[in-house]
Amino acid sequence: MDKLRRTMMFVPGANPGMLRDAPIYGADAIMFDLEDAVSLKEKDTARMLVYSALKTFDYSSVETVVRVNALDAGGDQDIEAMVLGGINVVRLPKTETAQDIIDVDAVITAVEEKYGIQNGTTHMMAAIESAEGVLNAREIAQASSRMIGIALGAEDYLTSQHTHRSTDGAELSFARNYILHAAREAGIAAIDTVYTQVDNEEGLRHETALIKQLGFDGKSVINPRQIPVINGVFAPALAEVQKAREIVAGLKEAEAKGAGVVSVNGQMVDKPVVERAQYTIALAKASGMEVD
Ligand SMILES: CC(C)(COP(=O)(O)OP(=O)(O)OC[C@H]1O[C@@H](n2cnc3c(N)ncnc32)[C@H](O)[C@@H]1OP(=O)(O)O)[C@@H](O)C(=O)NCCC(=O)NCCSC(=O)C[C@@](O)(CC(=O)O)C(=O)O
Ligand SMILES: [Mg+2]
Repeated sequence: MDKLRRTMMFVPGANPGMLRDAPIYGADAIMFDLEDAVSLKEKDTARMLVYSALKTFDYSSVETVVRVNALDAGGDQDIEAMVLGGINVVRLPKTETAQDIIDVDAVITAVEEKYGIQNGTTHMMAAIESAEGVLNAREIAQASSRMIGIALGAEDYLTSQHTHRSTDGAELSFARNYILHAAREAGIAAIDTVYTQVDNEEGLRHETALIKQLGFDGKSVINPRQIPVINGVFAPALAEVQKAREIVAGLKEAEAKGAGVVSVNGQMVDKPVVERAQYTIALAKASGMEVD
């Protein structure tokens, strides 16, 4: 895990106040939206506003992501402005095939070259929002070395599946598990979909616990009130942190003695156990818990 991505907050690109305040709410990433949260007549304005925001405001405390439009709907102009503005990650919505990613990668490469930006500086992620996208998730996840994650976009996906969200999320089970496997196979992050009922804190907590247990790294977010709820679910319990610290300390001790296998409190500790312990400690630190 190179970075925590528990919360990735959509910020409508045409809203200057939201663009200014977005980094103060504690999201791990903010995701400027130039696509569906922007009306057709505001597309150019939104692109200019987000470019100016990137050049003006201090976003150094968050990862910056932009959801661009499709290449045949102004996406190439979005990419040029955002790469020039110094965006960290370009998110392609409604990704259907690996070729979609290869095409966007080529545009980013051309823009980086044009402005003398080091090749590969700009990362990419894909949102998967259709049956075709889900079934191609493995190829999509591996289509470019710029890829840092794949995300589920459940609103569009379920519309294309002729259904809608239920409380237990059974209708998302296949897509979530397949996307998660594709992300893990590619070694990149898996980001769950938005929870649209902004006033239903309990529902959000329940859904976040479910996707955390599946193995997702985080969720897309639409409102600042959702951030502490999701970060709270991802925060490990004190006992988990204590156990993780013992494992890491045990490993260090064994390494100092030149031992290959470690036993902590009667449990054999191997590489995956240590990796999980390190992830728990990273989550604890990000959650504001004191871990030395
Ligand atoms: C939902 C609501 C209208 C609620 O309004 P409310 O008025 O009740 O909000 P309040 O809580 O009262 O706001 C308190 C304070 O926070 C500020 N504030 C609110 N939201 C903020 C924010 N996002 N960023 C920065 N600031 C924010 C606000 O300005 C105020 O600031 P202040 O006045 O200073 O106190 C509002 O949040 C909002 O517009 N959200 C963004 C919606 C959006 O982006 N949709 C597109 C992405 S999904 C999609 O496309 C589906 C998808 O594609 C997904 C996929 O692919 O993953 C798929 O297919 O599934
Ligand atoms: Mg969508």
